[in-house]
Amino acid sequence: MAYVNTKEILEKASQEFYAVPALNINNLEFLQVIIEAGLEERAPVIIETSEGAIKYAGNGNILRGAKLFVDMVRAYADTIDIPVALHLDHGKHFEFIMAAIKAGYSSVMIDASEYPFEENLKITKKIVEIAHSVGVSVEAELGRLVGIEDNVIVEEHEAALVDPDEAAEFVEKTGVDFLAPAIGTSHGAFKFKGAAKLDFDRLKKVKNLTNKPLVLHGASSVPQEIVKLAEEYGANFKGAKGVPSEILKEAVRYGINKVNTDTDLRMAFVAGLREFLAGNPAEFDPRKYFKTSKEYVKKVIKDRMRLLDCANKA
Ligand SMILES: O=C(CO)COP(=O)(O)O
Ligand SMILES: O=C[C@H](O)COP(=O)(O)O
Ligand SMILES: [Zn+2]
Ligand SMILES: [Zn+2]
Repeated sequence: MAYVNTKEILEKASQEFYAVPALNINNLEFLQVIIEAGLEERAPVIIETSEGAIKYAGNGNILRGAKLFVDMVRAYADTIDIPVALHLDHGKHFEFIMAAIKAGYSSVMIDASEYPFEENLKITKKIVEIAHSVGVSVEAELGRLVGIEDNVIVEEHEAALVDPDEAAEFVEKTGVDFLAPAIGTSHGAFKFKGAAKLDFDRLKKVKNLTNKPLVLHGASSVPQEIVKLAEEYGANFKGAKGVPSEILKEAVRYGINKVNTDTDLRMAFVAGLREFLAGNPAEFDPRKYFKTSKEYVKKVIKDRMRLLDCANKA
């Protein structure tokens, strides 16, 4: 009933100036809490899986993994009344992209950002043709994800960030539905060596020139209370640092509509797991020992939905 094309969710977000978190999953438990958070906040939901997640779910069989995710997500989406989309994150191999399309994903990302501009454009255009012919929307990436260090935009970093004029040409020639411009974030739990800083001038130009929904990768904020809690129970996350909430909010103001989030969910889950196991050494039922993990992940998601202003938009 409410399984939708990702484009639908993001075009509305772009027109109304809010963003939707795109949340990575590898298993059932994360899906359950994402759906609960979406329902409780009345927020549209974007679930995404990496190529690694598909391989993991299918135990090595790509099409089996992709189908499992579609079945699992649709089993929830089809019985609720908020929009839910399933997206392939960082599709780099034709095989994974085709498997996702064939299995019934709502959208795919073609990430050919490591290739020179013309090559990226050519590869992306091809995928857009295939995906659009069966009603699947497409995300692409321009520039490479690197952190901006110590408040200074060093030359080599600048070269890795998106070129706004290229972005306009790219969107026009490929027909891509949403674009991930590199503006200074990076993946994982260790994002900035100095102060967190994104290139908002670049972001504003990309939005003006493309007028498309835009995607921020590497957007986890790595909440320090979660880091602290996990470390209290034995984790070592020394130096973990994310994109502060205020900066995420500012990014939304300048045109970001999809906020890719994986690290924060993983961190919250493991903090809860460590805490629960430390306090319940005799427990061995996964439905019980995932309880605190699921609570913490859900809280992170609900907070993020409110921060990005997609709560009450479903
Ligand atoms: O960009 C991401 C998935 O595509 C996730 O980024 P984080 O590592 O910041 O969560
Ligand atoms: O962007 C990367 C996501 O965090 C997925 O990472 P993964 O390849 O470990 O599943
Ligand atoms: Zn990439
Ligand atoms: Zn990413």
